[in-house]
Amino acid sequence: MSTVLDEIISGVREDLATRRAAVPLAQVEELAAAAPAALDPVPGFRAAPGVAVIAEVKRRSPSKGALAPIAEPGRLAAAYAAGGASAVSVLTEQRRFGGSLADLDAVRAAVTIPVLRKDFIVDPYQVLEARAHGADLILLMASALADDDLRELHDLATGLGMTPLVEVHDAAEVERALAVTPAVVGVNARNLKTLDVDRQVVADLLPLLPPDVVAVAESGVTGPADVAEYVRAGAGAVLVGEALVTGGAPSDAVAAFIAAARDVRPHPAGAAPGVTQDKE
Ligand SMILES: O=P(O)(O)OC[C@@H](O)[C@@H](O)c1c[nH]c2ccccc12
Repeated sequence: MSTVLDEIISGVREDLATRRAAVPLAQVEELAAAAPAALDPVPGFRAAPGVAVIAEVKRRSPSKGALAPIAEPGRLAAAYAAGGASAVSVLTEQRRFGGSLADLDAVRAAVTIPVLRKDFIVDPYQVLEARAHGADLILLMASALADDDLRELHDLATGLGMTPLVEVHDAAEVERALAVTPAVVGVNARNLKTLDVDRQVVADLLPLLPPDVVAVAESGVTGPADVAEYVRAGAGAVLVGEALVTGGAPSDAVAAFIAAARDVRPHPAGAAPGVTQDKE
């Protein structure tokens, strides 16, 4: 049975073929080599008070459709940075998320904090493209990649000075992700095969990550209480999209997330209590 994820990836591959025909690989390699050096996001993630917020520029989602018009992605990103975000995530997938490399360019030009290219990255071309457009981090999803591809793309990105955020959604993916010794691992509360959000997945999987890995809780944050819950479960960073683009005051919202995390004591690994669950 083909899943939402399979359908998204087949669209991504078609769009990739179009871009590759317009800009050959050798040219993207040159642009990547000429781009200003990538920033290392890890020190900033570790130094963040309470929690590092990775704030996302997200126009649409497959589950909800249009979220927000976002006329100026650069302005939104600057607001995130002003609120204390540690990085900005930019969805560049076009068909389901309404993003583009132009959004990445606009954000890159607007902020000095690290920028994540969030896309369904399945080909080395996309990694080079991310660097050519100034990305410091790229998303690599364990659910979308075979072991060899995950390693190849991870090593290509780190060789270019970028930091992969390796995304997982179950214990088997955690094991596969850790095999490439990533610096940053994200547990996605959303199952991309069904689009269901289950924050308990984050609480269950975070204790499986070694302490030297930056642990990111992704998806399902509706407000400060959810951020506190993720931090209590052991998250060092949270990745938030929808709540920030639909809330109206992005700078204040980021600041409120950070404030909510400040006084939370993470539970010792394995002792995290149950967290709430909902369906999108
Ligand atoms: O809008 P939310 O629920 O705050 O989620 C943000 C982010 O985690 C989500 O956009 C995401 C996480 N992993 C992904 C992979 C592909 C596309 C999107 C995503």
